[in-house]
Amino acid sequence: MTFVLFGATGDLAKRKIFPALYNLFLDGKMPDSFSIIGLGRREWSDQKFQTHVEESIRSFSRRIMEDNPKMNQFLHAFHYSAVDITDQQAYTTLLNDIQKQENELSIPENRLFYLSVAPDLVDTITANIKSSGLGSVNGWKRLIIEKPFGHDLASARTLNAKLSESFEEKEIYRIDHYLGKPMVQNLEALVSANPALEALWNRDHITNVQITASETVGVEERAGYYDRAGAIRDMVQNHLLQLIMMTAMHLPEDSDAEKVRAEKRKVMEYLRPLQKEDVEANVIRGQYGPGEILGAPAGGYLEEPGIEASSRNDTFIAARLWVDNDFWAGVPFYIRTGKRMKDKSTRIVIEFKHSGKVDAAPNLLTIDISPFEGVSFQLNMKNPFNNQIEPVVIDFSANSKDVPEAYELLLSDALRGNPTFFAHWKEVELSWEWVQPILDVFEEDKVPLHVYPAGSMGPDASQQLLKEDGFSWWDHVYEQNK
Ligand SMILES: NC(=O)C1=CN([C@@H]2O[C@H](COP(=O)(O)OP(=O)(O)OC[C@H]3O[C@@H](n4cnc5c(N)ncnc54)[C@H](OP(=O)(O)O)[C@@H]3O)[C@@H](O)[C@H]2O)C=CC1
Ligand SMILES: O=C1O[C@H](COP(=O)(O)O)[C@@H](O)[C@H](O)[C@H]1O
Repeated sequence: MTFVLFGATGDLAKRKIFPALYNLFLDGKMPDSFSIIGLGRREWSDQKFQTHVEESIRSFSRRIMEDNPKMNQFLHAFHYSAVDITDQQAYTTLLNDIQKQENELSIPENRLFYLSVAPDLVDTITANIKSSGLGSVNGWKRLIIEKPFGHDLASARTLNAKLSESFEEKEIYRIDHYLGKPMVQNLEALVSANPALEALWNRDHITNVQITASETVGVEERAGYYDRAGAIRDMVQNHLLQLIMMTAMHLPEDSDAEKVRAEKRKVMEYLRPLQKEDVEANVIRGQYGPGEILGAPAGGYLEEPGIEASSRNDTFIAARLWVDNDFWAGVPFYIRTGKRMKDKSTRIVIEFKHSGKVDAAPNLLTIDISPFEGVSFQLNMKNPFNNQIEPVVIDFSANSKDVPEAYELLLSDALRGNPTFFAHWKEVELSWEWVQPILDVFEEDKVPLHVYPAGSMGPDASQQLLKEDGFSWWDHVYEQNK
């Protein structure tokens, strides 16, 4: 297999892709014979590239084997070509180089193209892959494409149409790294392998679902991108809607990749569309102001380098969604995400219905996705000392140190041709369809932009959203259990 990495000198390659490939190699999950061709404009030699890859592994890999022959064997598979990837001619040279290597090293003609480049280069690259013959193979070809997949519904459709001219849907692997997180991949098993949970996984027993992805970081060095994207495009359109799909789907027995993706699609098809006039009542947008994070002062969004002083961009979103199918009708799904919040945590909380027989706290199932991984369940027990019914928590926490990283799991799947945890075009399109009215309303600046202090859990309006339905975010439970 030849792995052609567009954007090999970039940040994502350094922090995620090389360490992931290295860990797959250590686990014997790379193909028997493989070659990795890195592309960028920088005038690097193979030697310089291999040194860069080694440095990236030493800085970012979750583990290092102090076994130099093994490291050298791995690095030996890396080659570099300095090219302008918008230059059609360069692809002919690239094809010759790849074919030569495939012949010399008896590498089967399977090619994986990983586009770790800015989105505006994607259609040019795929068209060049096709016209140069690089995509004409005896074995298989696959394309891994990074987010963002479009800037809105129309641009996502245009991009997909372009991709379809060079790759079939089954060859396109759209990365959403949340789908690579082990606990997200575990969600389906958690329900289907536990009949007790499976029996409760519906509107008769669940009163609401709360999904939070909070971050303490601000925009960091990505002002140019983030100020145009906002939390709605950066997190909601992809990661949070994927978490809703993964939580709400009900899988038939003997599920395969296509069935999983079909069930996810169904969830999106049942997601109640938002009309523009409903946005204000169901979506809270916020922007962080100055505050304090972990005891240190933190500036507001408008003071961040590269952000316009008048920016109305959203750094926080909370929303109420409804999946109007037989399983979930009447159960609100609340989502919430933001930068510069109190802590870094991605978590799903399932709140079960009260029996009403005794005065007790609701049962809560909590799925911690990152940075901690685990599942906990809140039950009620009688305290023998005072005879009061009190909540207790049964907690299973995974030892995350040895757990593979999202990119590792996803790359392994792509190498094996398993698209289960990659977003199908229909999921992406339906996600943009749901989000588009929100983008329109934000563009028209028709809803309030709530300023929240850095280091908080977002604007009060987000609490209010749940209060309207008689609920509240379950943050305090986790404070107590820390
Ligand atoms: N970084 C991250 O954490 C994440 C990134 N992504 C996505 O991944 C993609 C890559 O991001 P990132 O690595 O951060 O971006 P960088 O800006 O760090 O890297 C861009 C890469 O593209 C190459 N490149 C740009 N133009 C050309 C050209 N004309 N010819 C050849 N090579 C070119 C650059 O090479 P050179 O400089 O040598 O020309 C460089 O290797 C983006 O789509 C981003 O949205 C998604 C999630 C997280
Ligand atoms: O895709 C993105 O995700 C990260 C958050 O990912 P996580 O794995 O750390 O939860 C976010 O910071 C970034 O803005 C966004 O582009």
